[in-house]
Amino acid sequence: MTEPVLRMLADELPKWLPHQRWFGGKDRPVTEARPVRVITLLDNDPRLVHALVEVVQEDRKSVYQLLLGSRDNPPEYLSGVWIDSEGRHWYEATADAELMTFLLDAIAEEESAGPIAFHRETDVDLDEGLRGRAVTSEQSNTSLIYGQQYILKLFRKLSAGPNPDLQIHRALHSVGCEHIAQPLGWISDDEGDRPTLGMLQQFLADAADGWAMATTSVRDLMAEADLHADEVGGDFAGEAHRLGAAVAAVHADLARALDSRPVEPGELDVAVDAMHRRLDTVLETVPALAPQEEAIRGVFEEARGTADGGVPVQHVHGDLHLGQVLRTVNGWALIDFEGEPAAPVHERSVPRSPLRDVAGMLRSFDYAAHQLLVGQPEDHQLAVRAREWTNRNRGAFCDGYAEVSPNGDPRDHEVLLRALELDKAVYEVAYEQANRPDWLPIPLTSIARIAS
Ligand SMILES: Nc1ncnc2c1ncn2[C@@H]1O[C@H](COP(=O)(O)OP(=O)(O)O)[C@@H](O)[C@H]1O
Ligand SMILES: O=P(O)(O)O[C@H]1O[C@H](CO)[C@@H](O[C@H]2O[C@H](CO)[C@@H](O)[C@H](O)[C@H]2O)[C@H](O)[C@H]1O
Repeated sequence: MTEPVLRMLADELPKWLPHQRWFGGKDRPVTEARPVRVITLLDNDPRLVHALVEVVQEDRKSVYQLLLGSRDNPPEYLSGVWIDSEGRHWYEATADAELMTFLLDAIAEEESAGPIAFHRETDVDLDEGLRGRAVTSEQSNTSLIYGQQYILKLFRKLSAGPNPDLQIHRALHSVGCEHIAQPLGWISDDEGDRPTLGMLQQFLADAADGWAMATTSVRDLMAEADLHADEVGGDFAGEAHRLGAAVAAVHADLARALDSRPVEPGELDVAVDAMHRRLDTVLETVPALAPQEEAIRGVFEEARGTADGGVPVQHVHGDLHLGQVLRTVNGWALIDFEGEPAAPVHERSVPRSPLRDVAGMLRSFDYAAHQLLVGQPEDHQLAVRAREWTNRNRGAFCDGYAEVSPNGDPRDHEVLLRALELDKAVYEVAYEQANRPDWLPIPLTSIARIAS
């Protein structure tokens, strides 16, 4: 079965990949998709195939993971997206909830298929035979939910070595961190770059994500034109305060579990140089950022001068925003420790300032407040409300953080924090341009405000 599948993938993927939400290379065309390895996981009816595909985009090459399914009599909703040279219909297997049972059961039984190895954490028992439904929210990867118990994330763009999301979850669990979902197992590839293919975790059922909660609060405020943020029913400041405390607790656990050391001489210079380089790259693809270039570089340079050694560097979350935090009945949990999907993995795991995560979350409050205004005619009153909501919740978050963090109040490092926020906003400009061009005005407007 391998040959026809290989040919089909090479033909079909260059057209199909750019339309997938999880495809991380939307900034340039796909010149070629080379299937580099195909392994049959189930060889009857249904069939399940694991494929690694090298995607070539001008001078960039990345490897993506795909799962393909095929059935003799597929239900209508699974009708083939591709047909191989033998006339067999194949589809994106993560849409087939029944077929995805295979992955959970393979982890439970610690099976292997050639170089693909399925692992279960020690002392964990797993229920088998559950169907795996794909999460429908926007994702950089693909996650499957099994009953109300487990969630399996299949990494799409693979990076060499253990995935930071898995490593960090395991490290945090080992020190008893209360603000993460329990790691339950993983899928590894023991060939080539030895990437992590998937990660199984406890599913936090009934949790609400921070983005949904925050944007509901903003909507409540916008609907009550004559009330202030602290007067409307959906005020978020209490939650923002608890969230700040939870992020500080996770930072303390990360420092304990992995590393923490003072900033070395010249280290801040390296960080500032990286900010400039990122700006260079983003300016090439988003000319609308050019009018802000000088002001942005000025803020970066100010941070260089602070020689801010007050906050030790350590492992951090790396891409913290309101969509990465879940409110459970027991408090806030942080998810997705993979870092920024677009950054090279070796950059993501070097020790960095925890203020980066604080800056990420502060940016997110800004996003939540302003996304309702995108594409709307300018309304002074709503703009004032949005600013009021942002300031109230950013302040509450920092208060909560300061109460728990051994590093004190993030606002004491105002200059560095401002540069980190701007750097994040520059990243967001590239992210929005590639994924949601309608939302580009959100980071662009913020940049104008922060840099002025
Ligand atoms: N442990 C969990 N319990 C419940 N829902 C989760 C859990 N982990 C992730 N999710 C949900 O799955 C979505 C995608 O997860 P995430 O780790 O952010 O994936 P990605 O790396 O693809 O962005 C999240 O937005 C969240 O709604
Ligand atoms: O897919 P990930 O969750 O790993 O992160 C990427 O996608 C995020 C959007 O889903 C993006 O976050 C940006 O938009 C959020 C609102 O949707 C906002 O809360 C964040 O502050 C903003 O950065 C994230 O940057 C990107 O890496």
